Amino acid sequence: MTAQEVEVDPVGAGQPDPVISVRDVWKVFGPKASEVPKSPELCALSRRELMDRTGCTAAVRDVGFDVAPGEVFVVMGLSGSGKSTLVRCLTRLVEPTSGQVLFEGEDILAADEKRLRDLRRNKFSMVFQHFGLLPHRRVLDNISYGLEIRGVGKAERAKRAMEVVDLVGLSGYEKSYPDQLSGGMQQRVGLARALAGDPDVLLFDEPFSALDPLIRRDMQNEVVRLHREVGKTMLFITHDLSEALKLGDRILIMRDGKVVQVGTGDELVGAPVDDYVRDFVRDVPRANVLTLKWIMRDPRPDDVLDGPELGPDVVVRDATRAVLAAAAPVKVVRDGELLGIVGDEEILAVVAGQEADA
Ligand SMILES: Nc1ncnc2c1ncn2[C@@H]1O[C@H](COP(=O)(O)OP(=O)(O)OP(=O)(O)O)[C@@H](O)[C@H]1O
Repeated sequence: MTAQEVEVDPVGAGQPDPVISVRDVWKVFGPKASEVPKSPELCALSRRELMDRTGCTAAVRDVGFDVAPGEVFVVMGLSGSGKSTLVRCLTRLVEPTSGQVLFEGEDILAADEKRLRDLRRNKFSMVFQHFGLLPHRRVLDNISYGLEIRGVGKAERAKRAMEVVDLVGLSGYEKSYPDQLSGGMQQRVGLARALAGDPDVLLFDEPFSALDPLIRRDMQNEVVRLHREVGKTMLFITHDLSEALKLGDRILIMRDGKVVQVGTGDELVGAPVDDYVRDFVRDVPRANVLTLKWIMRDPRPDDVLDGPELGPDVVVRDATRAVLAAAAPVKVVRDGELLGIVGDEEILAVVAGQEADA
């Protein structure tokens, strides 16, 4: 393998057992919806053609992915690509037409009503764009509402609610009513409410889309911080690439109900599978996303190999100073093995945004 042929791990390889495992999931709305996934002929049609032929909308088409424990997995796509329907299929708020959804190995589609209720209450929590707060309840009571439904005692509820109030930066607002809070603060209440039940998985459906850009950035930072502190598995839906890149360990790009590509941010930017993804990532500041493994090259006979060493996963932006300051190219090394080298030329090409077209 040359330095330029970057090895991309297959999805989930070398990972612990997934928390969520989705296979061949379809959601078709319309008459005789269940016939569509069974028919290779209908499956081959575009969404539009399927609609014209059968009157059905294939919101989610043959989608599969795994989410690892503690991972932030982002589903990204434009409006109508099927993100919301997909995430709702995971907890059967929308009933999938066909396929398999496993949660910690358990077949969700086989769960009865009681088990499903139990899973929704105890294992998953959802944060929506519209906060869905109860207007006549104070912040603390909104946060503990889910625990109340579960039958948790008053003292225990209050204690848990206070813990998450601190966690999401709402201290001092415990007694406020939702309409006394800004949008960002209301979404913090939504976050706290989701965290209060100590779920295994947090599902976010475009939670920050309605917030203005500065508040939105604050809330994204909040999610990054929370994830660092509580380490929950998170599945996050967004139509915003920069949000996806900021939050996601891996990102699934959806288009017309289908998966286009799943990968880490640097894989999407470094090796887009098609023009659609390439267009999507075109304006991403590459130096902030690409890592050294994407820009290193094989040493040439005349290269001096006594430069400093850096790992292949160091982000270009973070390596820039070290590379430019070094007299010899930086050696990209993993476990003592020289993978390639990076010199001023490679760094400057990315920083200047030229290397993609070179
Ligand atoms: N209940 C329904 N009945 C019929 N069609 C539906 C239904 N729900 C969703 N759809 C269709 O399925 C497709 C995917 O919708 P979905 O809301 O999942 O997309 P999305 O990516 O979440 O978009 P947005 O960000 O605008 O919500 C759309 O064409 C939508 O019109």
